[in-house]
Amino acid sequence: MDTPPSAPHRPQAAAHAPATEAVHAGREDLTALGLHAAPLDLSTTYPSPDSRGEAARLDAFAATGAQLSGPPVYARLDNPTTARFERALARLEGTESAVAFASGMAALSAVLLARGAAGLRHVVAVRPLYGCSDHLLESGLLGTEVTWAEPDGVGAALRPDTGLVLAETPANPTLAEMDLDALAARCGDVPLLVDNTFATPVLQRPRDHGASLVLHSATKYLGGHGDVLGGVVACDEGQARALRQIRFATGGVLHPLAGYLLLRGLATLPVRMRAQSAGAAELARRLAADPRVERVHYPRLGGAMVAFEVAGDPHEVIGAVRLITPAVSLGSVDTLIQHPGSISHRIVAAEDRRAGGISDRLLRMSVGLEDVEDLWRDLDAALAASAATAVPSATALVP
Ligand code: MET
Repeated sequence: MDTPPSAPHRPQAAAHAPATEAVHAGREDLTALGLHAAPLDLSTTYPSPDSRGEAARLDAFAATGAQLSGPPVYARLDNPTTARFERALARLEGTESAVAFASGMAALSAVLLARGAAGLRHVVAVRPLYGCSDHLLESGLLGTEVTWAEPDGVGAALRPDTGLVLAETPANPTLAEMDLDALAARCGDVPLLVDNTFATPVLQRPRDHGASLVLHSATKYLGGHGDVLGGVVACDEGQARALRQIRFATGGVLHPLAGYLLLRGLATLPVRMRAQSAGAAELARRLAADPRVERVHYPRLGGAMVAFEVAGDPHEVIGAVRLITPAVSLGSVDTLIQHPGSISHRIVAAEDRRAGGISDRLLRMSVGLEDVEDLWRDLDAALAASAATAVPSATALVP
């Protein structure tokens, strides 16, 4: 992270269209290996018969953070299955490298630690962000100091010790969008990290718009099936080296089985995103026309997330769905709904939630692959249950 951000608008050339990359990236050597599916290597350690050689390789890793050449040494340095996922995600995001972590929060923590270690502990961030990202910055738990800014105020908020600008678009949970080109221009030489979890590289590649680092909670659309926890940062190799050093020192590694599942998930990411987005766009249209709904948030960019504010009690909608799962998280093949004020953004102080445009009446829905008529029937019944309850005062909504 000591290296200055490389020239923006210089993404890695993709040899094939994104749908083809999604299926083949990270698997380039399989035919030569005589394999079809990617191998899953669960080893925690590896034979090191040449200790002198290993000492030299470890010295090189400690000094540079460059991936080891030759066989792995220990699973906290790297893992060949996870490395396949990293290569594939970098291809899809158009970056030189990617570094995977145990969760999205471990990935964000590594970026903050790397910037802090370079003496740049001030962060400028735009609200809203995912609730735990907001909390990590607001609490200063990692020794960072945050200045919250509107997108057009980011330039004025920069200081000599600013190490990072952080933004999320479409944002969790309001789906607010921002102009990434304009934002990147305001960051000057300070690296811009964009959380691309909601859009995925299928809908938006922040690197093409001047971002230096692209963050994902891989738990969501990249995995796509609600059965794997992970995080990843796509970035230039210089930044990746600093992140590998942090990952080695702090241990927030992705489990190789998670790396395997994430690589498998990437293969269907484009087709899942297109199908789920079509369902979400249709539900957003129906919700917008429904008198029981006061406001619908759906990104111009599209995507499979819909947020809406109900006229009645949002908690009643959560309690009344039968097909849709009332659960936090997103990006799975099944539809989930949750109340951000109670779960995903509960850890953000109420006044900060409101400052970020997160109403107590807001519900956030992650639309899956079910038939849209079945989903609408479920939502329609849940909205009826909500509308039948007395409209609570705003203060009574969140316990
Ligand atoms: C623990 S709460 C949130 C999980 C996830 N990042 C979400 O926004 O749903």
